[in-house]
Amino acid sequence: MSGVRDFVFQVAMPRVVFGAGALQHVAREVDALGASRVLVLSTPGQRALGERVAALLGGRAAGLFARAEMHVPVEVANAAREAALALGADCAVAIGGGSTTGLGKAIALQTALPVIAIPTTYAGSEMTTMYGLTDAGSKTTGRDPRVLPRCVIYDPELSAGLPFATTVVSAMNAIAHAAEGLYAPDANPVVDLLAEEGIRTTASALPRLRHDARDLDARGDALIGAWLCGTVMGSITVGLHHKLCHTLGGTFGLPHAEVHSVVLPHALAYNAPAAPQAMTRIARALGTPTAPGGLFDLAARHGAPLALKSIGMQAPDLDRAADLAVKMPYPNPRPLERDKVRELLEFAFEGRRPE
Ligand SMILES: NC(=O)C1=CN([C@@H]2O[C@H](COP(=O)(O)OP(=O)(O)OC[C@H]3O[C@@H](n4cnc5c(N)ncnc54)[C@H](OP(=O)(O)O)[C@@H]3O)[C@@H](O)[C@H]2O)C=CC1
Ligand SMILES: O=C(O)/C=C\C(=O)CC(=O)O
Repeated sequence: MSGVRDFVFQVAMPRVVFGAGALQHVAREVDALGASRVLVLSTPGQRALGERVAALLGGRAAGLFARAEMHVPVEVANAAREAALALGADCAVAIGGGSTTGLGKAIALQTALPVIAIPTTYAGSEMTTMYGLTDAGSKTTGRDPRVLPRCVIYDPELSAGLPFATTVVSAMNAIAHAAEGLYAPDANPVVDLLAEEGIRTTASALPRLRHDARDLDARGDALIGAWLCGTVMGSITVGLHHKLCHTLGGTFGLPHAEVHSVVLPHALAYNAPAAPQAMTRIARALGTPTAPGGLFDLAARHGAPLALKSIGMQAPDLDRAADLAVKMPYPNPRPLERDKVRELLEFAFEGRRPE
């Protein structure tokens, strides 16, 4: 356990409605917000889920905007905001993964429209005041209390059909939030507890979901893990790992959760000498000798991609990625050395197991 130390802890938490079948409460939650004209958001692929929400809302459903995309392109955010204004919406319900939650946040950022998030992956965005927007291939992120959803409905039944390959990388995305929370400059003993338990709960769901992707208890644990890990990220300052992933996703178009999954063991190997206590906690949560090796093995065991070259990264882009990762200063336990970050990226590119 941590010793006594001075710290500040601040976390804004949405109201949470949790349970198998909890989706049925969506109309009640809209009413609780005093709203009556809802814009439902989804990706094109999850349109059927959006339609299901609209049916549950009945006369409260003002429209469905099924054009959410990863990394929230500004054109899509603008179109969604215009749709909300044109329909006179007084609430948005975002059902789907982090891409859809992110679209709800982008609308809220400019209109303060209350958002109800119904997550179906483990990205954890529903628990943070962070938002991201991509304009002409450049991704900016920020924090604003207006984007935090007012209510989150966690319904394990909704992710029962999430493919196992997506489940694994999304779980690694969640674990990344907690891992960086453990060595953040604004970490504290409460964050440590949330983070360690978040990693343990998330990782422990994976073998059960590999055995049976429709195991609702395991789906529920994975959502609780995402909740804990997202809460950690919502209350701390992220470091090298998230900065690298934002560069690789935003500038080079690599898929978000897969990038997190590949880079995490290597980012932790980079930071390990400067953050031994964080590594001990991560390894303890995983039940493995080391944190970087344990995470690499977790991903490998469950069939996740292990190399940046296998998810679309091109070798000539490694130098630019290293330049971008060290361009702006940000807190990180180990000082950022361009050549060492380049080496980290090379290892991740090749998919080498970290020592
Ligand atoms: N601001 C924050 O705090 C955070 C933001 N993010 C952001 O979130 C985005 C990534 O989120 P992520 O969840 O990984 O990506 P997506 O929302 O794109 O979802 C990932 C994959 O899961 C599929 N999927 C989602 N729900 C279901 C379902 N019910 N059944 C079957 N398949 C499903 C999606 O399919 P389909 O394409 O059909 O929807 C997609 O293929 C990024 O833009 C990232 O920046 C991530 C973490 C935190
Ligand atoms: O793009 C955003 O919405 C901002 C943050 C994240 O994507 C967090 C992450 O890297 O998982």
